[in-house]
Amino acid sequence: MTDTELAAALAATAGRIALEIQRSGLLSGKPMGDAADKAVNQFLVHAIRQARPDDGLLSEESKDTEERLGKERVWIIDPIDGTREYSEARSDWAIHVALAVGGEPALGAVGLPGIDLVLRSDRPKPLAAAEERPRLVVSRTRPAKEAVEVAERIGGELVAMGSAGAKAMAVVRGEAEIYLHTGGQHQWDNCAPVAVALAHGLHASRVDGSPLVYNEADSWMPDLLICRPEWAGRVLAEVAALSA
Ligand SMILES: Nc1ncnc2c1ncn2[C@@H]1O[C@H](COP(=O)(O)O)[C@@H](OP(=O)(O)O)[C@H]1O
Ligand SMILES: [Mg+2]
Repeated sequence: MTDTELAAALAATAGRIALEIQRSGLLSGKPMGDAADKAVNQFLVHAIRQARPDDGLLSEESKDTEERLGKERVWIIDPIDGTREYSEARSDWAIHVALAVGGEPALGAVGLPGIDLVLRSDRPKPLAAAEERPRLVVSRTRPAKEAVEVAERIGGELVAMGSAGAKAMAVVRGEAEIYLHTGGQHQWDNCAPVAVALAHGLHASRVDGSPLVYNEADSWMPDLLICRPEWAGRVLAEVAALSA
């Protein structure tokens, strides 16, 4: 099994576990989100440790250690991204399984169990035609101020959605053109989405245009831009103009 086949199989199985919990009717709200975060994390961590015992691991739901910092290959996972939306039984949540190699988002899979999809970096599909008026996906609960301002400056339309993975995959799937996030996230929120987005020919960078670097000691990732390549220059320039 290749690394990407493993990532996709993990995301698919993790998605079924999360859906089974969601559909059981035995839990709801925050307790359901907590239970699924932990159950899915246990599955992913044990499966990765068994399949790739020499690799490092960084998970939102496991205590971080320095072990991963000495590793070239590190799995970066978010068992449930968009836990709030999962807890509300919405479909905009995701499972993230990525492999960073030498700090680069080398490969990954993003599961969208709510719509029965797993997107992966080894099977890119051609991008759909972009809308002329750009659609910017932003957080449902905390839309980034810069994204709202850039949308106004470029005449774009805001589309509110939960989960970094669901938003990035909306761009991959042709439902939006731009995902701009400032105000911070963690590496697990975007490593797999970025690996899948890059494989589909999208632009992905920090908002100053520099590359996204993973497996840093601090899991914090201050900002990111994932978008259609034709929008990258304009959006980066608008963000720079905002802070000038
Ligand atoms: N300012 C911030 N600080 C920390 N995490 C943030 C953040 N903004 C977004 N995130 C994380 O990014 C993911 C997507 O957020 P959103 O849906 O608001 O766009 C969520 O992950 P989790 O659901 O895994 O916690 C959320 O916690
Ligand atoms: Mg997350």
